[in-house]
Amino acid sequence: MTLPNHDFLDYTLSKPINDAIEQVVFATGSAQLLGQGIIQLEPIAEARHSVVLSAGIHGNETAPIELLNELLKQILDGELTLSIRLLIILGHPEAMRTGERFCDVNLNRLFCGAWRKYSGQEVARAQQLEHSVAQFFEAHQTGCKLHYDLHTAIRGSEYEKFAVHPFTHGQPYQQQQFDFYAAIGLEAVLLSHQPTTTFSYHSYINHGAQAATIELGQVHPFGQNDLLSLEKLSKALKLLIEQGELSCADAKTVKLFSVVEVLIKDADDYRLKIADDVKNFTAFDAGFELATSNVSHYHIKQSGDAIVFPNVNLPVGQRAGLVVRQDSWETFQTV
Ligand SMILES: O=C(O)CCC(=O)N[C@@H](CCC(=O)O)C(=O)O
Ligand SMILES: [Zn+2]
Repeated sequence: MTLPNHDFLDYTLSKPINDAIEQVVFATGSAQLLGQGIIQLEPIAEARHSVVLSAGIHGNETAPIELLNELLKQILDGELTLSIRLLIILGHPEAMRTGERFCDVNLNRLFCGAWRKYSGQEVARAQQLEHSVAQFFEAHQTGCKLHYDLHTAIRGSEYEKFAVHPFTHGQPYQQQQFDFYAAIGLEAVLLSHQPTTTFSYHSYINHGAQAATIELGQVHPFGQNDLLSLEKLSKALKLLIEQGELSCADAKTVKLFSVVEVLIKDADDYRLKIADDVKNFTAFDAGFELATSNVSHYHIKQSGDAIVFPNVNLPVGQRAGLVVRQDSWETFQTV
């Protein structure tokens, strides 16, 4: 594979058909193109962990795409030593080209086999990503399986950087993961309260990976991101790539929230009674009617409950937002 300037993003965007399986050898390992925007790196040294880093599952969420492209370039240039197995995924090249969140259907609702219930160009992509992740984790031998799916949000946010932690079905939370959230500069973490069909939950439930969706600020077009604001994440990923170490800081500096309600758009006239510029984590008083349609009304149950990811510009049946409630670290148990 020739990868001019080791610029995988440019290669992916400029070559719509680039599914040939070819190999690139670099100082500390080799890289194999598995499909458009999907590249697997194997170190020469014994691998410390198997790590999936994905971005651009929504095509317009460009900051983490640029970050992963830069890290990959540094590995291929020999500036970073590879000590882990690494699968880098630029999730939705076609939507990245058009600068859209998605083309036909939201790719991040199609995992865990949910693509079977949909049609559109994302269906094949979800299958391909599931297949790539499966073959990657099935060959895992030592250390941890990790998957960080990197996003940026449509709206501004009271807490700009935050994680959505997958529902664990009662399995213990790993302290290491929450310490990592603090180290990469996250200000909040949301604990999901039920299964979803997102990419990170897919890796958690089907491959036993420690996984999370990581939100890294607001969406901007390519070239307009302030990558300096991702410095802590960049540093932590370099440490993971080079030493196989998960950075840690005091998890208690991160605000802890639980999801108390998933708002579903249940009719065409479903609306949220908030302004378009209301930020993620805006809190409401008990009794406030947050959502209404001809078939339902949702009132805030407890003062302080807040909205995250409000969005009604989607088909009936899909998630129109999360209602979250702040939790205390005192009662939170990890191993
Ligand atoms: O800003 C928004 O409304 C959406 C940002 C985004 O794409 N978030 C992810 C979160 C996935 C998860 O819940 O783990 C999504 O909606 O797919
Ligand atoms: Zn996203």
